[in-house]
Order: sequence, then C-alpha cells, then structure tokens
Amino acid sequence: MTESPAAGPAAPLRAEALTRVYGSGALGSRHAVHAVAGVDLTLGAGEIVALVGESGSGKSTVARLLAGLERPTSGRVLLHGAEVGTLRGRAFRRYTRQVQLIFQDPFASLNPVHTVRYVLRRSLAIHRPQLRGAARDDAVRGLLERVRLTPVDRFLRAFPHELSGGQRQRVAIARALGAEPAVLLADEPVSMLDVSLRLGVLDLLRDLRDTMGIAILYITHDIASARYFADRILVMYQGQVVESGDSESVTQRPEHPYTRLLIDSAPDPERVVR
Ligand SMILES: Nc1ncnc2c1ncn2[C@@H]1O[C@H](COP(=O)(O)OP(=O)(O)OP(=O)(O)O)[C@@H](O)[C@H]1O
Repeated sequence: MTESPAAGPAAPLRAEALTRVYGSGALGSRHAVHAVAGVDLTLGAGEIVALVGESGSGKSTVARLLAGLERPTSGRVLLHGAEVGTLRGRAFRRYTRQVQLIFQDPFASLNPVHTVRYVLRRSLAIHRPQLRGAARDDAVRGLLERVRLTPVDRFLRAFPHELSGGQRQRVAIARALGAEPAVLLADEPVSMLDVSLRLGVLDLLRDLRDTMGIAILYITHDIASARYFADRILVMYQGQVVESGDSESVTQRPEHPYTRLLIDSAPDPERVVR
C-alpha cells in the first residue's frame, strides 16, 4: 500500500519502496526472509507517526534502515530530499546525528559504570564538540531540564541503577537530544516500563515535538497507545504497510482485517463499538 505523503517536500524523513531481505540467496531464494518489503513512509516536520505491528512484522528493521545502521536491499531513504545511501564520511555522520534512535530497553542502553553527567557530557562531546568546559556543563543541565529530570544536581550524580526505568529512558532521550536531532526513532520506548510511567514518557516525547518540532516515529505493538500518541498510524504486517491514515480513522474505522485484529487484542475503553 502506498502511503499518501501528508507532509510534502518539507518532510524531513522519507522512505521509498524500502526493502530488506535477510538470508542466503537474498531476493528470490526460498531461504530469504523478506523482513521489510516495499515500505513507503513519510515523516513530516513535527509529526508523530506510529508504526504498529506484531512481533516479527518488520518494525525494528525499518527503524534500523532509517537510522542508517543497515543498508536496504532496495529502495531508498531521504533526509530533507538527500538520499542517505549516497552520503559518505561527514555527510553520513551528520545524517546519523539528525536521526536518533531510542531503544526499548533503558536498562541495557546505559552503561552501569557511568553517571548521568558522564553520559550526557559524552553525547555533547561527540555531537557538539564546540561546547567545552562550563558551556558543556550548562548544556548538560539544559538536557536534564528538557526531559524533566529535576532537581538537576541530584540526577547529574546518579548512576543508572539508582534510577527507575522511566528515569533511565529520560536519560536515553536526553542523550539523543544532545545530537540536536530532527527525527527521533522510538522503538517500543515504553513497553518495558511500568504501566504507571508510560504516559509520562509519551507526554515528554510529545512535548519535545511541540516545543522543538522534532518528528517522531513511534514503533509499537500497542495500537491503543498509538491512537493516544500519534497523528498518523501505519500498520505493518509481514514486512508490508497494510493500512495507513490518521490515528482516529485507522482505529475507529479499520479497513484491513489485521488492523481489526490488533484493535480487538488491545481493548481501548474509548473505542466506539460499531
Ligand atoms: N539480522 C537478521 N537476520 C535474519 N533475519 C532477521 C534479522 N533481523 C530481523 N530478521 C527477521 O526479519 C523479520 C522482521 O523482524 P523485526 O525485528 O524487524 O520485526 P519487529 O516487528 O520489530 O519485531 P519485534 O517487535 O519482535 O522486534 C523477522 O522474521 C525476523 O526474524
């Protein structure tokens, strides 16, 4: 299914006919796994798009392709119109700065031996080396305030094991913000968090969109949270986008049987049963 490009040419991130095949023989081989097959996706400036599907539907592969961690078998990714596959050296590093990944597991994504201050200073040293000394420390404090980890001094000194899952995920988000990204690819960012902490992290991400104009791809198996959080939803099934549209339409008037299945298996108290 071709997705209508809601955001037009200003869209920071766009994927066209994105395909990733794993395994021997690649295309055409019966041993090949078509993890992603012809996905079109547009992420407009300041837009939140949810990529929803069950485990194995290809969501994380899309995220890795968009993040530049893997090359597509075919198809292409464009950032502000420039094809990522053609970027080399500094231009490619600039791309990976502008498109940041947030991972599912905040416990695994932070090194246990480093304080929050170290993690954030390091992000800034890599991505904004022009900030030094006191300017870097000020920027670290600014990052913590942005993700609402206050009082800042308490969190600066903290080690990951002293933080809750939600606080760790906020540190991971602050680390990503150190790169001044245009796009956040959030791969199941709240699914390992206590239910009581999930909304807080999603609200923080939405606030970053509202105040900084960051575009967010929200990858999830939970269509109810996608409805709450995203402007648009793309439903993925077996490597393909089988349905897409604004969040209300997709969740209230699903057309594809797989979308209906996802909705039925994730009861949403606000859903109107027709
Ligand atoms: N490196 C790889 N080598 C071989 N097959 C892979 C590789 N990565 C993913 N796959 C396969 O591609 C398909 C899509 O996997 P992917 O991880 O993208 O799905 P997903 O929707 O993100 O699932 P999950 O939510 O469990 O991470 C699966 O069949 C998976 O086994």
